[in-house]
Amino acid sequence: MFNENAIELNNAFVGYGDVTILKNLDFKVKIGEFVSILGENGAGKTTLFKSILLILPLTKGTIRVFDKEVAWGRDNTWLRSQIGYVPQNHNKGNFPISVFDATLLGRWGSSFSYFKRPSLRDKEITREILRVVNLEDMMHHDCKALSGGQTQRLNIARALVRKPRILLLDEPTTHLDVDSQRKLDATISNIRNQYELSVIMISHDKAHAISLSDRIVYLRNGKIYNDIGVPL
Ligand SMILES: Nc1ncnc2c1ncn2[C@@H]1O[C@H](COP(=O)(O)OP(=O)(O)OP(=O)(O)O)[C@@H](O)[C@H]1O
Repeated sequence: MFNENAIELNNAFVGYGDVTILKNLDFKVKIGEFVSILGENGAGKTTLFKSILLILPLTKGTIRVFDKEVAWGRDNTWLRSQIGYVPQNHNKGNFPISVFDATLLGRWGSSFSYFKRPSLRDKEITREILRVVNLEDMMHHDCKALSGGQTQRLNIARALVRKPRILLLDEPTTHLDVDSQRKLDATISNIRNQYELSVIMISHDKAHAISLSDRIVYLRNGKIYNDIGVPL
């Protein structure tokens, strides 16, 4: 069903200072595939995301994104156009901003910046994404007025508004009630299909991960294992 790789890490080592967290890690996600990563607290799941996003440089090994080998410092801008990221516990901030503007700001640095105003196209895409995540009716509301589930849909909208081909979700449904979780799951499945995204989701809930993903893997001792405990 899936042929080429969206993301491929080979022999990756990553750490903080002298402490190595990911060791000789191999991990592949095919184009269009939805993979969930499970693992204990502190196993290094977020660290793996930071490596894929080139926030943290590998100390050894390679990362390929759509078959292009990417390097920290050289490919960060290109990578931001390819990968949308919804971090864990993303807060709403304390300053007043509308749902529309907060989403539009997700495109900052790609098609507009300090010296270039947002175009009609930027605004059209923002509206389209807010429709897809079911926040169109709330686009003029202040972000602080959103519920937890709506805030997560806003965070997904901000990640999607650059039209990435890959989406990284770090525990998107944690702290949501059952009804909000169900709505968010529907949004995630819908955007995955509509935008033909490759998705990697970090989760602590195996049943939830299985219900959304094509495949689940485990991160343990710095390496990725498949669902029957065989290192990949
Ligand atoms: N900025 C940092 N500096 C030093 N050590 C860090 C830093 N960020 C994370 N660590 C350490 O790296 C290890 C992996 O952390 P990481 O956040 O990747 O784990 P995780 O699997 O995402 O955990 P959780 O499930 O709790 O979110 C932990 O031991 C953590 O303390």
